[in-house]
Amino acid sequence: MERQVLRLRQAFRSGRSRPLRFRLQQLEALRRMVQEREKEILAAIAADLSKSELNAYSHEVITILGEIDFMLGNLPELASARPAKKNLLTMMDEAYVQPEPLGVVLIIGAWNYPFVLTMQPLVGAIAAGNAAIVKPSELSENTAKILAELLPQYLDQDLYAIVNGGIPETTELLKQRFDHILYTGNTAVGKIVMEAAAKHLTPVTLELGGKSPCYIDRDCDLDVACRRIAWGKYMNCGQTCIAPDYILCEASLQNQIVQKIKETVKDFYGENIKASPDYERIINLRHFKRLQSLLKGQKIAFGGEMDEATRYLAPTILTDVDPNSKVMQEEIFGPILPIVSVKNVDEAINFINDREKPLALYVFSRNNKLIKRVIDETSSGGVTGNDVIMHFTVNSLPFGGVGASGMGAYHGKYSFDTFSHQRPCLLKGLKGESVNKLRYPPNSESKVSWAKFFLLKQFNKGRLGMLLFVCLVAVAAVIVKFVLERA
Ligand SMILES: NC(=O)C1=CN([C@@H]2O[C@H](COP(=O)(O)OP(=O)(O)OC[C@H]3O[C@@H](n4cnc5c(N)ncnc54)[C@H](O)[C@@H]3O)[C@@H](O)[C@H]2O)C=CC1
Ligand SMILES: CCCCCCCCCCCC(=O)O
Repeated sequence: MERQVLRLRQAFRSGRSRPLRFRLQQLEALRRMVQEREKEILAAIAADLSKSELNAYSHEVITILGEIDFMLGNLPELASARPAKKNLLTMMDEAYVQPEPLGVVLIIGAWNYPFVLTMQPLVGAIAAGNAAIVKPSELSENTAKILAELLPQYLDQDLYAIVNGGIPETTELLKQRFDHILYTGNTAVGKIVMEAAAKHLTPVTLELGGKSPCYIDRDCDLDVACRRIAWGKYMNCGQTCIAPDYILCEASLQNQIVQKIKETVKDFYGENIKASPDYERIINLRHFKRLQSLLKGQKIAFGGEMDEATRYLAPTILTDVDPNSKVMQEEIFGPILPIVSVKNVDEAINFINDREKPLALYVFSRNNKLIKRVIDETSSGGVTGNDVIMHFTVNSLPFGGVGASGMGAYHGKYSFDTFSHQRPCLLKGLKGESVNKLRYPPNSESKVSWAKFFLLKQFNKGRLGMLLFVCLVAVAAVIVKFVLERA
């Protein structure tokens, strides 16, 4: 590992990854990889998650093609220096912010969207001019394998590498010094990553999980709300970090919600859900058993059927759920939807604020003021009003958590910024020492007073008058000189 990181660092030091033309060429090569090898990529994702290739395309490949297109279209602007405002002391100088690559970055992905969660950060890392190591999840082994096969065929091998393996390999990788780590996965491992990064003072972006609440207001189109919630909850068999984890609503809505989600599930997946190409399976037996245990003692209003051999767990709804039960203590990450009753929106807001800050928050209502109020009075990584998941798809919005759901953000411009250092640059000339005297020792009351004038713009009337007088004299001198020259 050490040698691999060293090899990438040497390639980065050579400066090869910096020119804009090189970055654009690598991004184009990545796009070519996705387009030319689409079938193999889709087959790998499908095999990992028992997902149809059509769903693999719309859940994963579209996102990556969109992200690459965004970078190709916007990179020249993102990477260029931005002029900065100056103060009176530096108004003759050049001040700008120059984004610069960080160096060698590490991207650790999770299994649930194995292509998106590794390739989307990689697009940002390349765009920002870095070298990168990608570590896909060992649980989505087919995608990990195809990435290891394809990336070296399309990208510069000295700058971009892939490391496959499990905990021992990741542990070894984390001992190395990186210039940034972007990790996606559970909170417990997020702490391990951050601790390892701290040893080298490496900054981290942590894309973690949590329980994302979904509040349904009484004043709402329940048909629409339930269809959208069912889509976001049961997509990928509930294994989506921003899936609505549980519903909060007034008790009187509970039965209608169950009924409407039930009808939607039938529309989406047919009578025989098991046979639907659009319904996925739980990733492994450990997660299957974990989900099974969350159902113990719960009132199953819909679903609950399971088949251990194929890791099938039906779309499920739990009603009258006790907020202290196990299913409400941990992120569900499966197709189980608990409904917890609250008296009103105030109680929903308190419920959300009494818990860790979630990765996503969803509010359904006809009343926009109520939606805004919930946003104003709570905190979460992101929000979608009157829908679920969709804020993830807007690459002009930063995607990330807050508090226990993570730190930092990426997607589009925010990926570029995450993998860049915003370097402040001030370029001065060698003239102007008379003004500079005010900051050179020995200091004096008068110098402090001038410094206040220049830096804090604290105008002392007498001094302002004097400055105006000096300016007037200078203007008069220029005019006299001009008149005399023409005479
Ligand atoms: N915020 C976001 O964008 C996303 C967050 N997630 C969250 O991720 C979680 C699911 O992912 P996981 O099951 O954690 O995925 P996982 O088991 O694939 O682990 C993620 C990565 O961490 C590495 N890893 C695991 N244990 C490790 C250890 N002890 N030391 C070092 N590295 C280790 C794995 O090799 C893998 O590459 C959920 O909580 C979900 O909400 C998932 C997708 C997106
Ligand atoms: C056509 C709509 C496509 C929607 C794509 C949603 C992809 C969600 C990926 C989320 C990754 C995660 O949150 O675990």
